[in-house]
Amino acid sequence: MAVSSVAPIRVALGGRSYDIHIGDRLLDEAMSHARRFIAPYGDRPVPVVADINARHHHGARLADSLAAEGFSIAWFDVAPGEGSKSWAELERLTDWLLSLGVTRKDHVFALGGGVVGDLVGFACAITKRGCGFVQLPTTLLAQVDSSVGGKTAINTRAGKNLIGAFHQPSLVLIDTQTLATLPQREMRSGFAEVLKYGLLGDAEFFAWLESNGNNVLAREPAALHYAISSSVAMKARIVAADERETEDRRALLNLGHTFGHALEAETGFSDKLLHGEGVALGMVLAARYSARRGEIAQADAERAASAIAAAGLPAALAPLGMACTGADLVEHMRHDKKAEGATLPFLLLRAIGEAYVARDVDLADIAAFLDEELAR
Ligand SMILES: NC(=O)c1ccc[n+]([C@@H]2O[C@H](COP(=O)([O-])OP(=O)(O)OC[C@H]3O[C@@H](n4cnc5c(N)ncnc54)[C@H](O)[C@@H]3O)[C@@H](O)[C@H]2O)c1
Ligand SMILES: O=C(O)C(=O)C[C@@H](O)[C@H](O)[C@H](O)COP(=O)(O)O
Ligand SMILES: [Zn+2]
Repeated sequence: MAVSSVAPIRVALGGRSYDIHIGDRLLDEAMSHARRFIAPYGDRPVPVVADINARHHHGARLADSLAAEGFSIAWFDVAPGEGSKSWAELERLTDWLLSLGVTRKDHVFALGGGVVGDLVGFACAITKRGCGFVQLPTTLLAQVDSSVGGKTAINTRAGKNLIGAFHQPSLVLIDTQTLATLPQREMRSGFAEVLKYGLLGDAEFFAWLESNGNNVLAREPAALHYAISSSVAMKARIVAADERETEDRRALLNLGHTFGHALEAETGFSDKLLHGEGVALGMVLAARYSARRGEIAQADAERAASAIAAAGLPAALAPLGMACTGADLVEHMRHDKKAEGATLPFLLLRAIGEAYVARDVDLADIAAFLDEELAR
């Protein structure tokens, strides 16, 4: 069954507004949606920065769409994995963009998952003080989350996403057909961010995911389309309301991330724990910690953990086999960008579908809680 969005989802940000199109063959039709961003290239090749796996499986469809109207592509290959969100890769990419003579009116195309999207977005934020970019997300995680909202970043020795900028894309084209080649572990990792939307703000969507998650993970077209469009619509609303995370609105999208980023750091930003897996575990911890504070029923915390485990995502710390203490994990958290002086706001749950920002959390208590979870 072919499934396409009838109308695009708009991220309403005044002069920086943009559309998100969702459909099952959008790379084949890239030219029809992205024409105005490609036209300025004239006889110059269009710069496309691609994850090598995404290019291998889906690059030809994009190239054919452009070639049909006489445009060629200059490809920049990015190695898979979190390691590519680095100073070294940023330098290599910006040098390449400058060597192509990219101007501030040009748009760079990012084909791949969140790693490529975050890297390209940041490179475009700083190249000539800002050129445009178009997101062509090819992982579930990138389609439901990272391609939308303009958070761009690289990692540093001190931690995750610590060097970056807010820089919105000009267009997002979500081609669900690209997911046909995505490894199942990556599907699950993206599904964690889908569950996040239900947990943070939509109990009905969460219940739908409990019943239909298997169909999403099996890439059943209607279920997949509903999960992606619901997620993106919620993210678009939140970003439009609080683009730069200055109010407590956008911070809700960080549910599970303070714990998750600390776990990613502790496991060396490696394949041992993918971003979505860290977020999944982080959401379990946030739910259990909320129950420990008496803010959510223990049964609801375990309901969240069960949905996460049912999707084949990690829901307990012990199996990770980390040789660390709760205090070690809290040390990683001190770099969290939400920190305000000595306090670190935590995203906690009042109910399934209701996250909030808690500013009264004692980090020593978090360390003690994590020690219990590590021993569980
Ligand atoms: N900017 C944001 O708002 C935001 C939101 C969420 C996550 N992120 C970031 O996104 C990153 C994770 O993104 P991700 O999960 O997409 O990981 P990723 O970009 O590393 O891609 C995951 C894997 O899938 C492969 N791949 C990509 N598309 C494929 C396809 N269609 N077929 C086969 N293989 C394919 C890649 O080669 C890679 O091995 C993290 O760095 C995270 O911090 C950013
Ligand atoms: O878009 C947002 O806002 C998010 O927080 C989405 C997250 O899923 C994403 O992982 C984000 O990069 C984390 O943000 P950070 O500010 O903690 O780096
Ligand atoms: Zn995330």
